[in-house]
Amino acid sequence: MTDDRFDAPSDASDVRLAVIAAGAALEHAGVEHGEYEAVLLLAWAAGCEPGDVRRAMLMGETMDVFLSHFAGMPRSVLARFDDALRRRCAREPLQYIVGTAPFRYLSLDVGPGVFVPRPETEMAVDLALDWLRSACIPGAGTRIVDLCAGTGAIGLSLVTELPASQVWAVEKDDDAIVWTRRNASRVLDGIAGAADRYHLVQADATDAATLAQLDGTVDAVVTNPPYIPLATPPEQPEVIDWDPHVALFGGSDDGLHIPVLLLRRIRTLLRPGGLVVMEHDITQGAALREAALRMGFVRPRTEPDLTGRDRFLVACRDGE
Ligand SMILES: C[S@@+](CC[C@H](N)C(=O)[O-])C[C@H]1O[C@@H](n2cnc3c(N)ncnc32)[C@H](O)[C@@H]1O
Repeated sequence: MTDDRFDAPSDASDVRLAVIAAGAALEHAGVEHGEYEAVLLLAWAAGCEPGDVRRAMLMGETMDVFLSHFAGMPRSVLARFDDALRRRCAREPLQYIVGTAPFRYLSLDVGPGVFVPRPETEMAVDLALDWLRSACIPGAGTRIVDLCAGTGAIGLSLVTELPASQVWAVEKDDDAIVWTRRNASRVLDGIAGAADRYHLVQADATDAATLAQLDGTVDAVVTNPPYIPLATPPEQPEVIDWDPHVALFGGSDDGLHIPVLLLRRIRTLLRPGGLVVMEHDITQGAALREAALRMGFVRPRTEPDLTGRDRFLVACRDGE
């Protein structure tokens, strides 16, 4: 760690003081909730729950007493904790360091090369599930497409939460699809028949040839595409320095180039009356509703995220 205010904890040091020192070093590096993350990283290094670290802090335990409760060798746990702190102080995403990110009921593997799934994207899945449960016949082999799959967060959630659904996922990037495959086998292997209901394709999702065999038959397309306007790149180091740029930028100053190409492709994939849910930037609600109307979607609306900001286009294909 470059910060000279932080000394790696020794096994004789007090857990509480070690966490406070680590939290201060993280905040000095610009991490917002330093102590909270220090607890998570120590728990990860020790292979225990964050609550175990908090309990040790309250009890005034030394590191060697705390670590004696768990399997790891104290020295290797402390080395792991110190290495994790160095990486986090360099603003590497917490999820890359611990190797997983939570998404709905899943814990997904993540690391350099794949976009870390965000909590707000869970709402895109909710919007689709609410509609699918009311508009489709249960067990009838509902057809769903997840364009721009990344870790597989959206498609893997849908295929595990909606019994008998068939899900196709499309990812074009060589590095990202390694993670999609890895998550698909980890999530689906334990669920009878699920692997046969999830179909992963490496392709450009804007290309008319991609999933052309499904044209006009898909019940719902859910997508979190690259949409960040080139004119306003994100400043957070965790995003701009670590998330793959192919996952971030929408290909034009307003970020709408790729989302609009996808919307056109989605219009062709959907059956009459089928649903699209597309996550987007807070500036893009009106433009996407207008683009959807121009392409022949009906009743386009914009749904907010939990902070009340415009984040999701929801529309149905015309012709039902
Ligand atoms: C914002 S990330 C979303 C990942 C995941 N769906 C999620 O919500 O966490 C966008 C993903 O789209 C992929 N991507 C970008 N352009 C694409 C294209 N034309 N066709 C297919 N995938 C694309 C990127 O590699 C990245 O994995």
